Amino acid sequence: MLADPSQKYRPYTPLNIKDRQWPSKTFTKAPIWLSTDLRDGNQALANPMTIEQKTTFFRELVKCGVKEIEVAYPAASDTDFEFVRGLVEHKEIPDDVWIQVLTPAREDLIRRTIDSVAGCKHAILHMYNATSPTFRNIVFRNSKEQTIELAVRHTKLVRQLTEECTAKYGTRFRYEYSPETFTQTEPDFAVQICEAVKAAWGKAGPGPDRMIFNLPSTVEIAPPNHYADQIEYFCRHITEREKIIVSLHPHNDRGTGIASAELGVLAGGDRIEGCLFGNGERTGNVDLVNLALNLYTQGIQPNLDFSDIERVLDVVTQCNDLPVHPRHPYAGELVFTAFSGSHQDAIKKGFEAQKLRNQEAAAKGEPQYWDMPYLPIDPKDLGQTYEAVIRVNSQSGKGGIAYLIKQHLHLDLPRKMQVSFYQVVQAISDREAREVTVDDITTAFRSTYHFGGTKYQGRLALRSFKISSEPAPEPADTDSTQDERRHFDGTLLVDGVVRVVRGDGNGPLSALLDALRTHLDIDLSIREYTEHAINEGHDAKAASYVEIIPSGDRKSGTSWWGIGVDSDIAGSGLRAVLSAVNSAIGDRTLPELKLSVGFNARSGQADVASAIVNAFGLELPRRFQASFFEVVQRAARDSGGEISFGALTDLFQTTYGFGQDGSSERISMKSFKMENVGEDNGRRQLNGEITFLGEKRQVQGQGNGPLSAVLAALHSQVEGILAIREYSEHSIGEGAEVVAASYVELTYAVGDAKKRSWWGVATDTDITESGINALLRAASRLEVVPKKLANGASH
Ligand SMILES: CC(=O)SCCNC(=O)CCNC(=O)[C@H](O)C(C)(C)COP(=O)(O)OP(=O)(O)OC[C@H]1O[C@@H](n2cnc3c(N)ncnc32)[C@H](O)[C@@H]1OP(=O)(O)O
Ligand SMILES: CC(C)C(=O)C(=O)O
Repeated sequence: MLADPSQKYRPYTPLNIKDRQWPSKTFTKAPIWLSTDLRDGNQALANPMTIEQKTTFFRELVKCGVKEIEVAYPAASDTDFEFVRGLVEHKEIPDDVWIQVLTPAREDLIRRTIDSVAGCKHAILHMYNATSPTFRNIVFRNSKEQTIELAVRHTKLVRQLTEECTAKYGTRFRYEYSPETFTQTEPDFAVQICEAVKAAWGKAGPGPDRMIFNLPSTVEIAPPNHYADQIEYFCRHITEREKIIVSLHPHNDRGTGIASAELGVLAGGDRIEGCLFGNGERTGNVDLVNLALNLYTQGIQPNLDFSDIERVLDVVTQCNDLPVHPRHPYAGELVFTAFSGSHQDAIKKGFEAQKLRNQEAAAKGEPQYWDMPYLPIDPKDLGQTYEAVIRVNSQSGKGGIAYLIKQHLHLDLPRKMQVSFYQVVQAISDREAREVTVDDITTAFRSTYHFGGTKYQGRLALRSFKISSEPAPEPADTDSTQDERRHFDGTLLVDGVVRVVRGDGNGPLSALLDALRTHLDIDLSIREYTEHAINEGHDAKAASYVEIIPSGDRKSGTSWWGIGVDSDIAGSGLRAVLSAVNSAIGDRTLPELKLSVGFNARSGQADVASAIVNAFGLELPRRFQASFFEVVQRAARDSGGEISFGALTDLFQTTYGFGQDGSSERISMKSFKMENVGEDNGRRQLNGEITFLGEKRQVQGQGNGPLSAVLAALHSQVEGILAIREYSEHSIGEGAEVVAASYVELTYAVGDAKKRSWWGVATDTDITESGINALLRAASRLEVVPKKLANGASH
């Protein structure tokens, strides 16, 4: 480059308009749009479009709502000529659309151009000749007068030929004249030649008869304010302004095509010629999408529809065989994307604030204005989704990551958890040295917090739980309130093994932490807890977040966050605690289930229950646990206070006959049939053969369900009253291997004897059979009294 460019390049000569008006004007409506994609755009392509591509493009322009379309330079090639003929002959042109065709001021080319549109409903005949000193002197070697004469002579020819065409084919014409290289033409000469052309056309009138003067910045040579001055000068000096549409045709050589067009409109321009996404000669024609959407974001209807900008992009890039830059205004792949932390944070806050603002505005019936940091337009209006808005790399911050988690997992992370998870994503981003995808982020979230199904399950997982409460002991200080104590009874999977755990606390979460302390030596406390709802109505769920710390160290620098989602608020909190605990324990070894049960420990009953789950898959109901625990305690007392795992499971089997052949029981079912009786009221009748104290008996009984039918059958054989106090069931295993486990607590009252009760348990592939067997096993062990026969003998 030169040290002194002034020795090579001359500055533009400013126009001295002292009272220029355009700087204080504002936009109030959209200009008339003309797309010249199929002419100026097409002529600038290394491979001009085929007829098929031009047709596709034309249809897309119509879809976008463009009403004036320059379709060709028909004299240039057979392809262009045939394309125009095809549009006319195949009736492709909607009635409200004007096609425009360009011709130089040459008789043969004007004739061919008019031939191309003959028969169409509306056409704008566009003729041009260059008017600037450079072109007059170098290209045409014409004086000013000769330049005017060329334009006038050919305008008259255009008038004559278009009138003939109208007479013959009914085609209605308008005339557009371009003093090509307008911006390099002396302003008064531009007015002078246009006045001469207007006179030669002789038909300019107001309204629909207005002729078009198109004032191109064929090559941008000055800043946009200069173009605006040139347009204002032209508009103020051309006579019969009301009979003229002033059209602007900016190119983009200085990169200010958009600004030129906008200032040109303020200066008086009525119409803009341009191309979608700025295709066109050299640096392109002004971008119509950009201009239209600039208006749209000012609240002005542009009369062009880019609601599906992706579709428009696809058509245009395929037809032009040119890419659109990823940073292209409104349409580029990256324009609704924020990578940097502070932008993401602002956008996230913007969306949150907007939600509230919109709710308030909707309640008041006011417009819901868009006011979003860094996003001048709502991507949704262009058919874009918000997903693309925030993308994550090493420049991103917590806000953006939290936004993505909210969008994809519907979780509104508390601020401190955002900071914590941000470190996780940063580590991935630094390690991988690439953009971190949404998938990377959600997967990292799931595995960090053991969230979202068995795939991400941690070492501890909640299987089932029950929270119960009882009033705390009366406080000594009578002014204090009396809180309720909570009990947590649950089953956890601990390293794949089911463990029954119990704990107490002021609330469900502290009761769970107490259970973990007691059974697994995990001593942690909660420092922060928050929750929110996800969805509403039937689909409503609770999301809970906890921060846990080592117990007794409230100021701990180390903490772990956890998340839980459940339809039940207590469940979501408990899951959140376990999620955090999983991070806290890492791969630390956890105490195994004790195989030798001591009876001074508070954990005894749960440990016994855990042993039964692990041995047989049986999740004993709580009262059954307590009942068996008494049995175990008695047995252990006899063996010096300790009982081994093997002895414990043997004791369970012998006590309840579980896993043993039922035929040795006092009462067992040999065969039965269970039938529905009555109409759809669930009433059942049992007909069966039982073995009762070694004898086979035919029995019959009716009840409201299978078990009450069995009870009725037993009552035909037994003195006194048998009744079911508790019944529960669950499945063991999965798929084809699944079996039902049933638990029945049966009470027996006979004569004056104290009412007794016993538990029965059985498993079977058939749930009715497992229930009946559990009941009969309980009855067998209750030592029922057979009914006296009429002769005084027992049955
Ligand atoms: C700024 C713009 O975008 S203007 C539009 C530009 N678009 C195109 O040129 C695409 C289509 N053009 C073509 O296919 C050809 O140029 C044609 C068919 C129009 C003419 O082709 P040719 O007759 O071979 O001429 P050529 O391409 O060399 O054009 C230069 C001639 O046209 C003349 N000319 C250029 N512009 C104009 C005009 N607006 N009015 C009259 N004559 C003109 C030149 O003075 C030159 O004449 P000369 O040969 O007597 O010196
Ligand atoms: C024909 C004219 C309008 C043109 O395309 C230009 O000057 O860029």
